[in-house]
Amino acid sequence: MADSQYSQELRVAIQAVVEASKICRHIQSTEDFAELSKNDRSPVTVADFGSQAVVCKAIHEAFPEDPMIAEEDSAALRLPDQISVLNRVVKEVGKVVPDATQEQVLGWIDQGISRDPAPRTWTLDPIDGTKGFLRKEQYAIALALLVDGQVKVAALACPNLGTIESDEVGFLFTAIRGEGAYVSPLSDPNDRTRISTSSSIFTRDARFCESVESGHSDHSWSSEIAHSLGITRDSVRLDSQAKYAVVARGEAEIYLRLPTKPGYVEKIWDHAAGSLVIEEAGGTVTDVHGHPLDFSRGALLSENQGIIATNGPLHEAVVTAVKKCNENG
Ligand SMILES: Nc1ncnc2c1ncn2[C@@H]1O[C@H](COP(=O)(O)OS(=O)(=O)O)[C@@H](OP(=O)(O)O)[C@H]1O
Ligand SMILES: [Mg+2]
Ligand SMILES: [Mg+2]
Ligand SMILES: [Mg+2]
Repeated sequence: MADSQYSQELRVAIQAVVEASKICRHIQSTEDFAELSKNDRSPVTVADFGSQAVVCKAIHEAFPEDPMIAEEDSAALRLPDQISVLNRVVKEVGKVVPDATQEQVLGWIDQGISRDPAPRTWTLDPIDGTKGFLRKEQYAIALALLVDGQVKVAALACPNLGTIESDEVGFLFTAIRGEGAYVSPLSDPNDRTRISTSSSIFTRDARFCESVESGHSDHSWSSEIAHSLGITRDSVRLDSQAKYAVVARGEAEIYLRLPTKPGYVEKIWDHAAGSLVIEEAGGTVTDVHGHPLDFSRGALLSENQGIIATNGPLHEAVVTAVKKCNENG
């Protein structure tokens, strides 16, 4: 890997998400997820906590001054009736950090509770697509570094993502702003291949992807948009930022995330890593109004609504179609 301003950050980030992937894969293989329900009724598992612990530990040790904005916190694990879940998290983390104690694991998880904007900050989704993880489908471990509100470094591990060409399963997508986007097998992160988005300029041939859960992205609105663009094929529904990855490596042209209810504000950890990977692969990412994503506001994309990510050449046409459908609907 050539040395650049952020090469040390990328090295640490890669090692951290690879270790987290090992924990997630092992827990998924046991089929015992110790699932809890959060206040918003979304699921969280022993793997989300374990992944957050190891990634926060690695980032904090390498860059002790940098805050971390991560999805989870340890509050539920500190409840006396959740002691068995906590013990399981400690056991799973212990497989990659031998002799980790309960207090250490809780402390590492809580290194991710920053929420305020800072000139330099990391953001982590320890498992993006927890519902996909529970279904044994797609999920991602998404880590990014923001500097002055811009995503500069991304490491996006997709442990269940395959390819058409080979039997390999599990890929790592990485990017440093201005230096391109790369994919490697999770089993060999140094074996990097540069990726680029599809060069297609015809909307009618576009392949588009969206969330599996209709609560996360409006499926009937997206099919209206697809229809107005002349797209005849069905959308590909997959969980997590794996959607950004498939657009980045040229297997789809469009990722639509259309608000399902007024008032939901997207979280930065759901988009930071994926959006840089697409941009560095030649694509474009905006919100549904065509505005750039504003990562400078802390944990929330409070200035944005929904997401439109494309290969690049199709972006304007897709934004226009979304606007038209919005006006007519
Ligand atoms: N209402 C609403 N609208 C939009 N987004 C929401 C909403 N509620 C939750 N979330 C976030 O969706 C994240 C998962 O998104 P996905 O695209 O992977 O969804 S899906 O699993 O494919 O259905 C999910 O991330 P994880 O919690 O990391 O899985 C949430 O942050
Ligand atoms: Mg969640
Ligand atoms: Mg998420
Ligand atoms: Mg998550």
